[in-house]
Amino acid sequence: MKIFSAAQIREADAFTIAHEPISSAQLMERAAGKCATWLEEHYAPHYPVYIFCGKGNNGGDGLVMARLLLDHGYKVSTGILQYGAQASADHQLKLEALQQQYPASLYAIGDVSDIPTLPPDAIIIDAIFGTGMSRPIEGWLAGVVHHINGQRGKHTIVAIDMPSGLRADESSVQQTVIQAHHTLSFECYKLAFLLPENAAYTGEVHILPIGLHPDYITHTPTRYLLADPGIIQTIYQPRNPFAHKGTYGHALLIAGSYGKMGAAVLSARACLRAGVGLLTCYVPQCGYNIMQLSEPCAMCVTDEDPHYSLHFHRSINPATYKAIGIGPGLDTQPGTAKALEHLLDSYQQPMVIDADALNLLSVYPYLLYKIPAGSILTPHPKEFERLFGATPNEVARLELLSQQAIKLQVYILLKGRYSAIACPDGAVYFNNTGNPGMATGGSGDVLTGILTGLLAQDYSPKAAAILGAWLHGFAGDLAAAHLSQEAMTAADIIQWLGKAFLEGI
Ligand SMILES: NC(=O)C1=CN([C@@H]2O[C@H](COP(=O)(O)OP(=O)(O)OC[C@H]3O[C@@H](n4cnc5c(N)ncnc54)[C@H](O)[C@@H]3O)[C@@H](O)[C@H]2O)[C@H](O)CC1
Ligand SMILES: [K+]
Repeated sequence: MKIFSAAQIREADAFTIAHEPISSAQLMERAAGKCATWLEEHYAPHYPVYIFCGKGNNGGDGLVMARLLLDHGYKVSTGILQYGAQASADHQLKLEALQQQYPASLYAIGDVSDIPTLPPDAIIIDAIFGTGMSRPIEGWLAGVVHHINGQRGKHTIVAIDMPSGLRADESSVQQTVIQAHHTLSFECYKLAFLLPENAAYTGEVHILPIGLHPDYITHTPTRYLLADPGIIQTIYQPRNPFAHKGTYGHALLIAGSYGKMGAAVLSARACLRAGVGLLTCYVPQCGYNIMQLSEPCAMCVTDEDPHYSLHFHRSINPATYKAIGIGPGLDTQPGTAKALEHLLDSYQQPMVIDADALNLLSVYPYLLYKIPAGSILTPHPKEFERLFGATPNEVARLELLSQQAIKLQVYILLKGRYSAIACPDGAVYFNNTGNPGMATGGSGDVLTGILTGLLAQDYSPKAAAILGAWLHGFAGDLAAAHLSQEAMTAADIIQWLGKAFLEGI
């Protein structure tokens, strides 16, 4: 699914009006109708509805919702914010329709004091500003937003298209923004919805299709995309009936150290369950028995050192391996850094770099320039900051993420609620599978194993990164559905990987 900017959404709107064809007033009727239906499906008519309308088309949506809900027996009170701007043509049209049919529903808001006290169970609809927000909300309008936010504990707040005050494509940090419980948005995700810093504003996001013209959607390129099931299905390669274990590659995982062998075991198991043909694990001597006993499907090579992997560059032949994953539980010994440098000098194929291997890169940043093109780096936000520096907000962080992926010609998978996969060509894919139950030790090690396993099977790095992140999250969702977000562990993500392949693709 493409993620359009606010400007592109306006273009899509205009294109649909010209080519469907449909009038803008009818398109508004359709969009607001979807919101009214959503509301009716979730709240019975005894809930009183308080709609707050701006003077643009977002306010127009609110006016149409008011009329439709009144038609269906809801009690609706519709306040129009009188902030001086001229009402848009469609707003004016919808205002006249409401005035004619339900004049008693309407009242004007010129200040916070005009807002009535809301009865218990009231539902607040925020139709003040949508994608047309052109400047920060200030003055008494900001007072209205603060007043509505002050009702959050007592009443449900539903934002139409965007929580008012939120910018679709820019950071809204320290701005005045509605804090909705639900956001009903049209046709596609906006970039702002995918940034953790906006979670308190959007609440749960529901995307309602409103039939924007498919030609516009298909032919308009976007930098940001959401990895939806359609994309996943085109990436997935069914297995060849004549396959043997050589067909699906030989992977090498360099992971684990004294006290952190669990990370290596989790990675290895995930790599195997992702479908790799053969797996060798490189571990320090203390890890030999642990690995052999925990995962009999994997082969095991040990370092000379009892506790750390310091010499992997010497004893492995990189040509043997179709894919290498390095980092989980590795520790950050200087000797490991040296071995990593030698490995980067001798191994030319894309590899997966995670955890302590990333921490070593942040201590020795010149190593970043030795990473084979097409490699996949999987930092969490703290690792990302250590590698590339802090940013004032998450929009700036996304920009930095993309710049670094282009500069280093690698894929950078920034982990989070919506993991962002920045590609060397400038595209950024978001992943929306997964849940807070996965915020637990070992989840990242599982992802590294999956990605390494997919790379070994000849998935391109881009395909491996997108499919791997999606499978990891989907398996996590299945685990949470059966075990709860609290009780699930990283090992359960691996247990549910099989079902994720069967049910998700
Ligand atoms: N294609 C679609 O997705 C559809 C979207 N619809 C809805 O239309 C809005 C966008 O409407 P637009 O008129 O362009 O903008 P807004 O209503 O968001 O705001 C314009 C309004 O607000 C004033 N203004 C902007 N910022 C401020 C501010 N900070 N302070 C004061 N005033 C401000 C501006 O001057 C205008 O008066 C979209 O979000 C959807 O909800 C359609 O319904 C159809 C399909
Ligand atoms: K809104």
